[in-house]
Amino acid sequence: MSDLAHLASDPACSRGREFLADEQLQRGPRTVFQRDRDRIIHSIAFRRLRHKTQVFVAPDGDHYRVRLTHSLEVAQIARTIARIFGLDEDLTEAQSLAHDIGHPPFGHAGEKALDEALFTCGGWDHNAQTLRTLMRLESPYIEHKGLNLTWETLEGLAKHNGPIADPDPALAALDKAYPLALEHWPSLEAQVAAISDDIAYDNHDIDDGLRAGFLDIEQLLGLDFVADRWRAIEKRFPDAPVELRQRELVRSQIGWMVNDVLEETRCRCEGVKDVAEVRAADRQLVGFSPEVAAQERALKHFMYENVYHHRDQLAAARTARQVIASLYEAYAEDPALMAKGWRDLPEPPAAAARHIADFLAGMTDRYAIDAYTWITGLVPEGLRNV
Ligand SMILES: Nc1nc2c(ncn2[C@H]2C[C@H](O)[C@@H](COP(=O)(O)OP(=O)(O)OP(=O)(O)O)O2)c(=O)[nH]1
Repeated sequence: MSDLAHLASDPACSRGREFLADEQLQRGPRTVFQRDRDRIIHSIAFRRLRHKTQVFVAPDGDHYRVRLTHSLEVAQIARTIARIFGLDEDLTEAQSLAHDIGHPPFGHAGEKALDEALFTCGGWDHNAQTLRTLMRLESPYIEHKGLNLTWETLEGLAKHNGPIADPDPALAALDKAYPLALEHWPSLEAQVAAISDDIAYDNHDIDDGLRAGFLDIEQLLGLDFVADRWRAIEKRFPDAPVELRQRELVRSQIGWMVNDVLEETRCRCEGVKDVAEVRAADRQLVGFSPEVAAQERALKHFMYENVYHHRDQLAAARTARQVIASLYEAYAEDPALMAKGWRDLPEPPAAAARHIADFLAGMTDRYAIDAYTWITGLVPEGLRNV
C-alpha cells in the first residue's frame, strides 16, 4: 500500500535549520519533523487559532469551525493520505497544523483591510505572514528568532499554493535570508497538506453553512454530484432524520475526494524516481482527477455564492474590515496604544507599517473587537452573529 514511500521526505536527510545552534542539541529520539510539529503545537500563534475566523466571524456558537479546528481536520485528512502513501506523517502534520497561522483576525475581511493599509509597501498576504510568524515573530528561544523549523517545513508552507514566481515583499525578505526554492514545487507531504486543506473546508463549510441556515439541502441538490450521493443515502437510510443524512453526506463526500486524490496521485507519480524529481516536476503531483477537480470547482463556486458571500457574511465582513482599518490608523497615529513591546516603531515607514500589521495580524477576533472598543468606545455591530 505504501507505494510512494520512495518519494517520502527523509528526516535524516533534512536540509537543516536556518540557525545552527539547535542542531547541536541532543533532545532524545524525535526526528527533526516531529520536533517541527511539536514546536508548532506548543506555539502561542497556534493557540490563538482557536479565536480566529474560519468563515463565521467571532462565532458564539460552539460548533462552528474556527481556524484551530479547521487545522486539526486538515491534519487528520493529511495524515490519512500520507500514511497510505508511506510519506512522512510528521512533516505533513506540521504543515497542516501551521498552514493558517498567518491569518489575521476576521479571516479574509481582515486580510483585505491589511492589504489595503500596506498598499504602498507591496501589500499583505496571509501565507507570507505564516512564514513571518514562524521565522521571526514567534520567539520562545534564547539563541535565535522564530521557531527555527526545518527547511522542508518552511518551503512547504511558503508554497502552500504552489511555486511562487513573484513573492510579496515579506516573503521575499525571508527567502533572501533563508532561500526556500520558491520557484519549485514543494515535497509530496506539503502537497498532501495543501489538498487536505481544500477537502476539509469544502466539506466542513457545507456542514457549518447548513448549521447557520445559510444553506438548505434543496439548494445543494442543484449540484449533480451531491444529488447523486444524496439519493444513495436516502435509499440506504430511508427513515433517518434529515440532519443525520446531511452528516452522512459530508462524511461520504470527504471519503470520495480522498479516494480520488489517492488514485489520481498514484497515476501522476508513475515514473517519478525521487524527492528531487517531485520538486522539479512541471506540475502538482498530488491532485484531483480532472472530473472531480471540475466538480470541486463547481462546489467552491456554489459556496461563494451561497455561504461566503451571503448577505449576512458580507455585512459582517464590512464591519470587520472597518475595525481592522480603524485599528491600523489608530496605531499609526499613536503607537503607545499598542501592547507593551510593540510601541517603538521601526524606521523607515515601510518597516513601521509591517510592524503594525504584525501586531494586528497576531490578534484573535475577540482581542481585535476589544481593542477597537477600548480605543473608540464603540461596539462593532453584527460581528458576533452566529
Ligand atoms: N467568510 C468568508 N469566508 C471565506 C471567504 N473566502 C474564503 N473563505 C473561507 C472558505 C474556507 O473555509 C477558507 C478558505 O480560505 P483560506 O484562506 O484558508 O484558503 P485560501 O484557499 O483562500 O488560501 P490558502 O490556500 O490558505 O492560501 O476561508 C470570504 O470571502 N468570506
